[in-house]
Order: sequence, then C-alpha cells, then structure tokens
Amino acid sequence: MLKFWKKKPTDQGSGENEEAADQVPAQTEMPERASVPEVTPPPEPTVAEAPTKRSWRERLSGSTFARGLNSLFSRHPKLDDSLLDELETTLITADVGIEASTSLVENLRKRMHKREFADAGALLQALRQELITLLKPVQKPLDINGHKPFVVLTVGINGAGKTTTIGKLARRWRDEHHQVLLAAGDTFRAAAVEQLKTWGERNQVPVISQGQDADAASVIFDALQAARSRNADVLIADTAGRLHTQGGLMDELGKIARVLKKLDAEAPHEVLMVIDGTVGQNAVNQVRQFRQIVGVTGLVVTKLDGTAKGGVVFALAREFGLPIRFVGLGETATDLRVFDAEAYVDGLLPADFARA
Ligand SMILES: Nc1nc2c(ncn2[C@@H]2O[C@H](COP(=O)(O)OP(=O)(O)OP(=O)(O)O)[C@@H](O)[C@H]2O)c(=O)[nH]1
Repeated sequence: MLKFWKKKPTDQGSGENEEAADQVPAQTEMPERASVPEVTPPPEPTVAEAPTKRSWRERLSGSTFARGLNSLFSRHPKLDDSLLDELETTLITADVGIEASTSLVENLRKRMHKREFADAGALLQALRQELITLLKPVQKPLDINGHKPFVVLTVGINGAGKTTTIGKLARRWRDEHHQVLLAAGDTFRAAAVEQLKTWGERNQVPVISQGQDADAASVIFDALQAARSRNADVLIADTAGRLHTQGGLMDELGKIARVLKKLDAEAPHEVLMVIDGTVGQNAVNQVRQFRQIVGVTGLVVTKLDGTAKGGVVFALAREFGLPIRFVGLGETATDLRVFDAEAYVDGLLPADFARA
C-alpha cells in the first residue's frame, strides 16, 4: 500500500500526489500502481478551427427513420388506417421498439377515428408532437457546476465512441472556459491512451496517463488528485470498453467508483454511458446491464449521423427515462450536440412538417 504513494524518480515534481495523499482517509482498497503517471501537458494554443456546424436535419436525414417517414407520406398522402399500419411498420423498422411504436400509432388511430385530423399532414403534426412529448422528459442537460472538480466517468461497450465523445466534451467545456483534465483510464486497448492524448493535444487539454495495462482505478485516482491540486473544473475519465459478460472488467468499474469516493464521497458526479446508436434495440439491453453494475446517470447516443436508424433514442427514453445528455452527429469536435428533443424530432421529420 505504501508502495503506491512512494514518489517515483520521474514524477513531475508537482507535489500533487503528496498533497492529495494527506487528504486520503485510511485505505482499505487502493488501486495498484503499475507505472508512474504521465501528464501530457497541453501544447500552445493554435488558431482555432472554424468548423461549420451542420444542421440536425443534414445529419439525421439519412436515417431509416427519416427516409421511411419521407417515403411513407409521399407515397401515401391519404389519411386512412393503412397509412397508420405502414407508419407502425416504419417506426418499428427504425428501432423505436414494438411497444412504443404500437402505443404511438394506436393513440393516433383513436384520434383519427374521432376525426381530429383533416388530412395526412395534420396526422404528421400530431405524430411530431407525440414524439417530442416522448423525448422531453429525457432532455436534461448535464450541469457540471455543482462540484469542483466535477468528475465524469464514461462507460460503455467496445467501440461505442467513448474516447471520441470525451475528446468532444473536452473541446466543448474548454470553449466554455472550464479547466478540463482527462484521465486515460482505458488501459486495455493499445491505442486508446494515444487516441486520448491526441484529443488532448488538439484541444489544449492535459491528459493524465500511465502505460497500457496499468490499473485503471490507479490512473483515474491519480487524475482526480491532479485535478484537485490544479483546481480544475472538470475531470473526464475514459474507461475500457467492456461487455456485461466480462465479469473482471465489470468489477473494475465498481472499483473505480469506490476508489474515487476515497477522495470525494460524491464522485463520480456523472456516470455517462456512451451508446452506439447503430446497434438498435441492443442498446436497450446494454443500458439495462450497465445500470445494474454502475449507477448510470446519463446517456450519450453516438453515430446517429451514420447508419443509425434513429429510433433507438425513443426506445431508450421510454424504457429508462434516463437523461440523454448528448448525441453524436459526426466525428469532429463540434459534432456532439446537447440533446434537444424538438431539434431531434424535426431532424427526422419531412422538412415541410418540421418546425425547424
Ligand atoms: N459517424 C460517427 N462516428 C463516431 C461518432 N462517435 C464516435 N465515432 C467513431 O466511432 C469509432 C469508435 O470510437 P471510439 O471513441 O474509439 O470508441 P471507444 O468506445 O472509445 O472504443 P473502445 O476503446 O474500444 O471501448 C471511431 O472511429 C469514432 O470516430 C459519431 O457521433 N458519429
């Protein structure tokens, strides 16, 4: 245990470890130190990129959801039961989920039979409203001002987009003038540490890392100490992608959370689960499994610009009611958007009917 605190010759000499060690209560479980933490300092700022922010519709219009609705309403402009039957199929095909799709359509069918809609356009407007109503409760942006440093622990399965999302978050919060620190806690995948360092360099944000195969809890613990001693506003910790069946790796998440609590009883302040939006209904199972291991407090749904069908966001909202903090609409730094129910729905609907 003492070994963990012993200052290594190549330490940066900041005195951070000693200072934070004084604040640590008696330890029963400590992360194993595999190697000396490395701090990658941010390089000098370069001229800021000036990316053009593309609209939600530009990004979402290729989805099965958007294409399905467009084609349905142009092929079938007449208001009747078969339009609703096809609408139900379109929603299910787009990953909205059977229960949510059926309940949405049956509700619209009842209203149609009560002659609430003059034409198919009015039905589409009602659908827009219902979809927004489904998503509004999960539109709860992440507020990082309540704690200092605010600790965000990102979790998810392999390739979901955690590291990329962290890079985008670093950029966003840095642009909002927060002091950001990153922890390279994905010590499992060879390239993950380098990938995070690249994002750090690109966004002038320091990264705390050890070598590959280091103990993730140790890296993240060190990073929280560093964040405290540097008076950083936010620490974002990466973790290795894992499946619920990988017991050892799942236990590691619990260990990371416990070790963080030794420094701050309320940390992590956000357990952000990153979900690949192209995996369809599987996303629902993933969230269910991760929730049982670590108390997920918010979701990020990525890759909605790609081959995602678009509907999984509704399925997640209906199933869990967990806040959807952000959605990934592309691979560049500014492509992570704060989730906005109306903008999302309007990005999926045919342009003539959406309000955007
Ligand atoms: N099109 C698109 N691609 C994305 C988005 N977010 C992430 N990606 C891509 O998804 C791939 C995987 O992203 P990573 O960030 O490496 O995923 P990870 O979850 O850290 O992966 P592991 O370390 O294996 O767990 C990369 O090629 C990213 O560029 C997004 O919103 N849109």
